[in-house]
Amino acid sequence: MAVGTTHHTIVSTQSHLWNCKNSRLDETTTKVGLVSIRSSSPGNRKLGLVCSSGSKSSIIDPVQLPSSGKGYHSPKRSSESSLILIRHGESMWNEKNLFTGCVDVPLTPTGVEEAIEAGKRICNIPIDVIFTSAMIRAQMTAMLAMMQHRRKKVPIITHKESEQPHSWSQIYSEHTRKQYVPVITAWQLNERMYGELQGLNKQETAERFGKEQVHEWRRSYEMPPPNGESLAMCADRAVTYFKDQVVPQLIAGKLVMVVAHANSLRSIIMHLDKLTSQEVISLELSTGIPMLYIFKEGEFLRRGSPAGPSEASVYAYTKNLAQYRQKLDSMVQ
Ligand SMILES: O=C(O)[C@@H](CO)OP(=O)(O)O
Repeated sequence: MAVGTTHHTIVSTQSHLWNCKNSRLDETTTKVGLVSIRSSSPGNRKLGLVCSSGSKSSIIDPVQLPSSGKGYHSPKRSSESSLILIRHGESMWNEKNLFTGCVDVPLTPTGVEEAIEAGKRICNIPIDVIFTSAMIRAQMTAMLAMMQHRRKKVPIITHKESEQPHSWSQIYSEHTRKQYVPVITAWQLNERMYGELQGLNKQETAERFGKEQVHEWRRSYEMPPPNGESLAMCADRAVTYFKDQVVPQLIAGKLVMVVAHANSLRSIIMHLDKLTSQEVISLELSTGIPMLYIFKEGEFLRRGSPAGPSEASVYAYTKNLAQYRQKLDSMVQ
C-alpha cells in the first residue's frame, strides 16, 4: 500500500486527530479525519477546522485562543515562531495492540514509513531545535522525519546526562555547527506510565475488566490505571517540561519540533488548546501525523496538519514560513 494511502486509512479508522466530545464530524472532513472542536464554555474559543479532499488539506477557520492576556509573554512581542508536534510512528507493540507506556519499544516498518511520510509533510518548515522523549520510538521518528527535510541539517542528540558525554561531544567547527539541529531528549516527554497494564493486550484487558473501566483508564484525565500514571500525573511532568524548556525556545524565536507519545502529547495539546478534562477524553492522536502551531505574541494558534510540502495554506499564515520556503526553493539541492 502506498504511504499516502496508509496515512489516510489510519486516520480515517481512528476518525480524527483532534476530536473532542460534542465535536461535529463533517462527512467531507473524514477522509483525513480532522474535525472541529466545540468548546464547552461558549465564547471562549472559535472552532478550528481542517478539511481535506484527496491528498490535499486546508484550514478553514483557525482556532482563536482567548486573548485574555493569559498567554506567554515574550519580550519580542512581534516575534513569531512555529511548533510542530508529532506522535511517533507505529511501534511493535502498537501493532500487537499491547499497552506500552514506559516500555521502550521500536517502530515497525509501517512506523518507519509513517515517520518518513511525516518528514515529507514538514520538509519545508524550518526547524531549529528538536525535543524528543527518551524513548527509541520517538527518537527513530524524529531522525527519520529529519532525513526528509530539504535543508539537510544533521539532527544530533545532545547528551547532557553528565559532564563527560557532554564535553566529549563538542563540535569544533563553526561551519559544521551551523549545519546541525540539536535534539534534546527528555524523560518528561515519555509516554504515561501504564502501571500494571504494560504488556497486556488492550482487547483482552477490556474483556476482563469491562470496556468502560478500560476506557476510563485509557482516556480519562483523573483516573490512573492500576499503579500507573493518570493523564493529570503525566501532564504534571510533560506540561511542566514544555513550559520550562520548550516555550522559552519559542519565545526566543526558535522553530521547534516535539516528537513524543499519544498521552504526553494529549496533555500538551490539552494545555495549548485549553481543553477541559471532559474534552480531552475524546482527544485521539494518530501515529506519525505532524501538527503545526504558530506561536505569536504569546499565544498558540493551531494550524492543523500540513498535508504535504507544497500545501499553500500552511505557508499563507506566516510571512516567515513563506519566506523560508521560497529560500529553500531557490537553493540548489
Ligand atoms: O499503550 C500505550 O502506551 C498507549 C499508546 O499506544 O495506549 P493508549 O492507546 O491507551 O493511549
